Amino acid sequence: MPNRHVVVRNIDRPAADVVARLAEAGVSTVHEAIGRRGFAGTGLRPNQRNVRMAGPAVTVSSHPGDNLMIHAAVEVCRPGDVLVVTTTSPSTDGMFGELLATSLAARGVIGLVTGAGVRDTAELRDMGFHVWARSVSAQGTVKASPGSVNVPVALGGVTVSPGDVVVADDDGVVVVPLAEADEAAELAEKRLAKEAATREVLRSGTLGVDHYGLRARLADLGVVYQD
Ligand SMILES: O=C([O-])CC(=O)C(=O)O
Ligand SMILES: [Mg+2]
Repeated sequence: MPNRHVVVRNIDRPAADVVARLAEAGVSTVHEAIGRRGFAGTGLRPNQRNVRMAGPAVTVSSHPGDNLMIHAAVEVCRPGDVLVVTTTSPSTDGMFGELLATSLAARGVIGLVTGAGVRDTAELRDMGFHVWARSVSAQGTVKASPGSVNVPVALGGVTVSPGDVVVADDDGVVVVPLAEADEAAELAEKRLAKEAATREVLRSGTLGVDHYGLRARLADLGVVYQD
């Protein structure tokens, strides 16, 4: 029988400056810049406010209710990585908490994104370990079933491959394929510059309907003004 479970030790990662530029841009800007793709849905909520992080994904595919493979993943993480944990079927169990975060932080991992649940949320906040999770649950889990580390996984309808750039902030989580990271950073910066110019126009009192040329569209759509 073929071995269906694997821990891949070495993965390609994006350049640090590209990651920093994507972090600077933030989730919504990056999502727009790559053609409104990569957003992992409204279900992934941050455990803290006003935090923005970006880093290469180390991916985990776990059996639901089982954190064995998270422990196995710690060893292959490098400083600056983001751990992405998924389960092979839906689970809200608290498979990650402050002990695992302590272990990851010792290796320089900057945060966790999980399609399952976390616990010890106050301690995670206190220690400054950044978490985006589908649920918060005290429900404990076991360390019993095999899974994989650094294989492509599905997170909120988005495929995350090892080394893809995960950007996360108050708006949620967006995933940029590794091969697109450089271009995405460039496009995101262009978008930031464009938005800065638009902000000045709007601040001066010019209306969006004029700035974006929307009066003709409103008329085309049959929208009439009345007093
Ligand atoms: O130990 C566990 O199963 C999860 C947890 O609470 C921790 O990592 O602190
Ligand atoms: Mg705990």
